[in-house]
Amino acid sequence: MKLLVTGGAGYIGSVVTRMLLDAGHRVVVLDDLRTGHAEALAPDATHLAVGVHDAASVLTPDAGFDGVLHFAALIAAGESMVRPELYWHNNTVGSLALLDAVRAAGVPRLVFSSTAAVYGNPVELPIPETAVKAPTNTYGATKLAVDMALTSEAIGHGLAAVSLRYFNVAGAYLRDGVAIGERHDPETHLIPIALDVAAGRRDKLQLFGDDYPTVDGTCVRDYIHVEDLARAHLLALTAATAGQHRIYNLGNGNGFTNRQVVEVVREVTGKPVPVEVAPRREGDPAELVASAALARAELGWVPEKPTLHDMVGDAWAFYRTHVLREQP
Ligand SMILES: O=c1ccn([C@@H]2O[C@H](COP(=O)(O)OP(=O)(O)O[C@H]3O[C@H](CO)[C@H](O)[C@H](O)[C@H]3O)[C@@H](O)[C@H]2O)c(=O)[nH]1
Repeated sequence: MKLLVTGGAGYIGSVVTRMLLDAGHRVVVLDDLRTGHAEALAPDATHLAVGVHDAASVLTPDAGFDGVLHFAALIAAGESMVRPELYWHNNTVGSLALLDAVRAAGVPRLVFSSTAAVYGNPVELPIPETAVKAPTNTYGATKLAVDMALTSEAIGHGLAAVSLRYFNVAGAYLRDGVAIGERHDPETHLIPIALDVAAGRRDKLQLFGDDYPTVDGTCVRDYIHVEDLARAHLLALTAATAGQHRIYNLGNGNGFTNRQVVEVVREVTGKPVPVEVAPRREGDPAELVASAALARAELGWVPEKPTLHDMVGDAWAFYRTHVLREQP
């Protein structure tokens, strides 16, 4: 297939691009490099430094695209509470512009990066796709709006749409001399920050809240290896069906508290990771754990690296060889 990957210079989009190329697809990456990394771009993909709002300039009817994988988004849940307008404009308005371009060009299928954040504080655990959607942060709301637009697009215009609701993505892609890991500027995610502390580049990790109704008072998240997540996109592309909007949760079904994650980072790195309890971060749900039973049943998705030790181990290998080496 000829595929457009928005956000293909990002952490997840660049790994999926590699796997699509390995599977024999042709890939055009749309990434304005605002948050993406030029070095993460796959050399065998065509890169266009265009934002999603201008996707129509690339998705022309005669360009012959068979599908779009839409990763480009702002992703920091905490930031989305203090700068919500950025999230609505970029994530929702940008996606609607992309959908207009997809429709005008007659592109038959689209796979969308949705999120566990659409559920908010769950009423049932593990969370099925049918659970109540009540996002507690703006990030989740902006993604839920796009999910709803995709349902309309499938019904109204016959798009073959798939939303993949990621839980917490971790680990690194380390294959054939290619290394892609998680790095954001500024970094807001728990595991990369804990690795910074283990490496001595930060004094301590701030734990945002220890008074949640969980086993140790810190938030619970379900971690998924970036490679397992990426493989689900290839399966979704094949499963996409005209006129349907399919939605799949992707996680391992195991919840880890933030303190447990820090402990795994200590074990894997062999280094101390001092922590300090800080106030809750606005918008954080207490506990997010996936039921990915539907993805397993309908997509045939089976995680190959389900343990947090594997994920932190790969993230640490990437960190030592790439982050520390580049910025000693
Ligand atoms: O320095 C830090 C950073 C994070 N946390 C805590 O660690 C947990 C995980 O936070 P992350 O920022 O690593 O991840 P989130 O759960 O907020 O969000 C992630 O998972 C979401 C789905 O749940 C979305 O996909 C989103 O894009 C992605 O960033 C939260 O309780 C957070 O408060 C800390 O205590 N200290």
